Amino acid sequence: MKTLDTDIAIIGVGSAGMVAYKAARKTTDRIVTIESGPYGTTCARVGCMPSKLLIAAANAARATRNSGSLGIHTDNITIDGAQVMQRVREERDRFAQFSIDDVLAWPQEARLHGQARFTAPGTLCINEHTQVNARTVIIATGSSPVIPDELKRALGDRLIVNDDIFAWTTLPQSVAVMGSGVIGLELAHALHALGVRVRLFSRNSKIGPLTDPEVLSQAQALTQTLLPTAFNSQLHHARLTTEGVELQYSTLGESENHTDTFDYLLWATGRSPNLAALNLAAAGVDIDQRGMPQVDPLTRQIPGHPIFMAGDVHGQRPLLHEATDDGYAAGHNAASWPKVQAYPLRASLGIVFSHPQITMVGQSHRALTDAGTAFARSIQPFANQGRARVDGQNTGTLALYAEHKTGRFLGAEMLGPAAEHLGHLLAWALQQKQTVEDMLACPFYHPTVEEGLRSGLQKLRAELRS
Ligand SMILES: Cc1cc2nc3c(=O)[nH]c(=O)nc-3n(C[C@H](O)[C@H](O)[C@H](O)COP(=O)(O)OP(=O)(O)OC[C@H]3O[C@@H](n4cnc5c(N)ncnc54)[C@H](O)[C@@H]3O)c2cc1C
Ligand SMILES: NC(=O)c1ccc[n+]([C@@H]2O[C@H](COP(=O)([O-])OP(=O)(O)OC[C@H]3O[C@@H](n4cnc5c(N)ncnc54)[C@H](O)[C@@H]3O)[C@@H](O)[C@H]2O)c1
Repeated sequence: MKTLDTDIAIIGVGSAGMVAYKAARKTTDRIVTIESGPYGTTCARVGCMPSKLLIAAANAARATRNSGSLGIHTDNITIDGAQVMQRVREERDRFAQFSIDDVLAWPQEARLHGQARFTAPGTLCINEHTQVNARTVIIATGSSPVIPDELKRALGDRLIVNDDIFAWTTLPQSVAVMGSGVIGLELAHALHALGVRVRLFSRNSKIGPLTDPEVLSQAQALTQTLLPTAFNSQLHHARLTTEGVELQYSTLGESENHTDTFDYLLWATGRSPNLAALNLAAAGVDIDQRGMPQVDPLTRQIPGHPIFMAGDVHGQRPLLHEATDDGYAAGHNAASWPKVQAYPLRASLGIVFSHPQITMVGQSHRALTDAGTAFARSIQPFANQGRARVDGQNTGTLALYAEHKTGRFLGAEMLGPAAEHLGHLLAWALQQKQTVEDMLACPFYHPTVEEGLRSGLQKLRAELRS
C-alpha cells in the first residue's frame, strides 16, 4: 500500500470540499483530496441545477396552460418529454463540467479516488490502495437519500430517488411521490405541470419547512387543489406488477383502502449524512446515537480534534450556499490549525421552488414559539395584492415576525409569488439587524409584489408592543 504524508486531507470533492481545497491552498500545497464518486458535485449533477432545469420547463408549461385567464388561448399544448429531458441533461452536464474542469486543473497528486475511512487518528485508508497520514482532516462527504432496504428489494429500479429522474431520456406516464418535504414538493409540482400523472403522498400534512399555522393551512389547501395528494396516509403495501408499482394505502378518516399503480415510486423522505463508511470511531471521535459527532457551528471543528466538517454531512443547514461557506471556514481553519477562528453564519434563508414558491427567513414560527420569544406577527395574504393580481399570481400568504420592545425583525414564512426574491430582501434586512421601522423606510416601487411586503410590515408595526 502506498503511503502519503500531507498537511490536509479533504474527504469528498463536492461543493464544500472544492471550496475547502481552494481556501486551504492559500496557505499550503500539501493537500490531498479523496473522492469515491464522480466529480461534478451533487448540486450540479443531481441536485439544485437539474431540478431547477426541470422546474423551468414545468413553469413554462404551466404559464402557457394558464394563459387563458389573460385572454391568451393556446389550444392543446404539446409537451415533448424527450426534448424536455434532453435539455435538462445537456444543461446539467454543462454545469457539472465546469466543476469537473476546475478539479482536473488541480495537481494530479492532490486527487485520490476511492472511499476514505479512518484507521487511526490522522490516518486514512483509501480503498486499501493508499494510506494517508494527515495533520488535519476535512470531512465534506455530503448526504444521501434515505431509502428502506425492503422497498428497494421489492421494487428494484422502479423505486427511484432524485438522481434517477435526471437520467431519464423522456418523461414517464405516472409517478407516485413519497414525502411532502422540499424535494417531494419541487419534483411533484414540476412533473405534474409537465403532464405526468402524479400523486403526492405524505404520512402527515406537512408542506416543506412551513410551520406558521396560517401559512401552513393555506399551503395545505392550495397543494390539495393543485395536485392529487394523499396526505395523512399510510402505505400498506408496494409491489411490482406487470403494470408498474402497485401501491395500497389508506388516509386518515377513511375506512376503505385505495389501490393505484404508477410507473415509478419516487422516495423523498429526507437525506442522511454520509458518515457510516468513515469509521469515525477509529479517529477517536465521540459520536451520538445517530452516528453524528458534535461540530462547532462557527469554526466547523469537531471540538478537541484536528478534524473539520463542511456541507450537508453535518446536517445543520443542508443548502448549497451554506456548504460553500462551511468549505471556506473549514479550509482556512484546517490550514491554520491549531489556531482556528469563528466564521459567522449568514442570516438563515431557505427557498422551495414549488408552485407557488415557499421561503423561510430567520426564525420560524415554531422556533419563536418554542423559545418563548415575545414576538409580534402579521399575516399578509396575496389574494388582492395589486401586482400579484395583475400577473394572475395572487395566491399565498406572508407571515412576518418581529420582537416586541425593540421592533427588530426576526423572521418570516411565506408561500406565494416571487417568494425567492422577497426571501432575499427579508434575509438581508435580518442580517443588517433592521427593525420594522428601518425596513419601512426603504423604497417600494409601484406596482410590484414588494408592495405586499410593505403592507405586511405596516401590519406588523401596528402589532408591536413597546
Ligand atoms: C434534488 C436536490 C435539489 C437541491 N436543490 C437545492 C437548491 O435549489 N438550492 C440549494 O441551496 N440547495 C439545494 N440542494 C442541496 C445542495 O445540493 C447541497 O446542500 C449541496 O450539494 C451539498 O454539498 P456538499 O459538498 O456537502 O456535498 P456533495 O456535493 O454531495 O459532495 C460530497 C462528496 O463526497 C463524496 N463522498 C462521500 N463519502 C465519501 C467517502 N467515504 N470517501 C470519499 N468521498 C466520499 C461524494 O461522492 C460526493 O462527491 C438540493 C439537493 C438535492 C438532492
Ligand atoms: N430548494 C432547495 O433549497 C432544496 C431543494 C431540494 C433539496 N434541498 C435540500 O435537501 C434536503 C433533503 O430534502 P428532502 O425533501 O429529502 O427532505 P425533507 O426533510 O425536506 O422532507 C422529508 C419529508 O419526508 C417525510 N418523511 C420522513 N420519513 C418518512 C417516512 N418514513 N415515510 C413517509 N414520509 C416520511 C417528512 O415528514 C418530510 O416531510 C432538504 O432539507 C434541503 O436542505 C434543498
